Amino acid sequence: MRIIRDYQFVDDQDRGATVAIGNFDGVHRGHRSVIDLARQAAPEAPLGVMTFEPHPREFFAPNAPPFRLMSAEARAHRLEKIGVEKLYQLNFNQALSSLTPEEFARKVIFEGLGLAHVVVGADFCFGKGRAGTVEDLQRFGQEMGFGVTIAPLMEYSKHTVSSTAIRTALSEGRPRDAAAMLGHWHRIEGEVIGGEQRGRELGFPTANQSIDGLHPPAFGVYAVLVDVLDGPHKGSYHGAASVGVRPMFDGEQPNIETYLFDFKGNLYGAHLSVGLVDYLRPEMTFDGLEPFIAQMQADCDQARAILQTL
Ligand SMILES: Cc1cc2nc3c(=O)[nH]c(=O)nc-3n(C[C@H](O)[C@H](O)[C@H](O)COP(=O)(O)O)c2cc1C
Ligand SMILES: Nc1ncnc2c1ncn2[C@@H]1O[C@H](COP(=O)(O)OP(=O)(O)O)[C@@H](O)[C@H]1O
Repeated sequence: MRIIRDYQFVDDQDRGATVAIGNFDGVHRGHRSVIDLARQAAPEAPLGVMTFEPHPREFFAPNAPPFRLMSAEARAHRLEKIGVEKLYQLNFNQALSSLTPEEFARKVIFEGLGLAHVVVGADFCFGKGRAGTVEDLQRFGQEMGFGVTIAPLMEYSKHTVSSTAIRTALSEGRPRDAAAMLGHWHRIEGEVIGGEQRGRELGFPTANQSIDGLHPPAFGVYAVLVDVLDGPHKGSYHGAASVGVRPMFDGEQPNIETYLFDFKGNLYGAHLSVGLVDYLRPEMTFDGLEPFIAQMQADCDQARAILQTL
């Protein structure tokens, strides 16, 4: 998959694609139906996705709490997996955000990227002040000469599948509902970083990952599916993970700490993808290490039993 970050001075080989446009945070089932329509609209053209980085909401409100379901890298990784050949990951900056709907259609879609066809969800808005509607896009397509397909919004238990609904499910400790809307387990991807080196003493060494910049799932303990993406231990494992601030030890910075079952080895620096399957319980404090360790053992037994049924 090629990643193109600028809509100007684009190579000829990267023009003429059929492109699904959106933020695609989570790459959920609704997003994938939009991308599938792009695939069907012109099966012979390269399949592309146009997205924006930073997320426009991050650009306009940089100090708002983190809300993203995935990093740009994780999104690119998943888009590649579903067959996207060109990722137009445009820098969302003052200049891009100031384009009127007509300028966006002309300068970005038509002249800059020379797109053959674009596909957007029915609630798509674009251009300065989100003033452009899907009808405007269709009109510009007719005037300028690119195809436009509007994808219907997908429903899940009578609600539209949306990144917002997925965030709510995760905040409320309902990872299976999130997964039903995503079409895959909600995964937290990132590098394994060092911690307090306490886990090994407790008998539960944990591979720690930052969740900075990401929407935090409900703090607590989860049954998880772990993929080690690189290095000598590359492979799939079952595990139990704790998301939160470790009140037992007065932690502050929220993170995710994962204990891999039936595993020994060094994971520092490896990239992990941790899929949240079930929420087991909230984070707690205990009266000493003994009951804490007993509870972690019980969590692991419960997680093992759940994961065996998948
Ligand atoms: C299954 C499991 C359950 C956990 N439950 C809690 C908890 O209830 N409260 C808490 O403060 N920390 C909890 N933790 C996090 C541990 O405190 C943390 O992993 C341990 O202190 C090791 O930290 P370190 O990786 O920085 O060495 C849990 C960890 C695991 C693996
Ligand atoms: N079963 C396991 N699950 C997770 N990490 C393990 C496991 N066995 C060994 N490790 C290694 O131990 C490290 C975690 O040990 P820990 O004492 O919790 O240190 P830290 O505080 O740096 O996370 C992991 O990053 C990994 O390299």
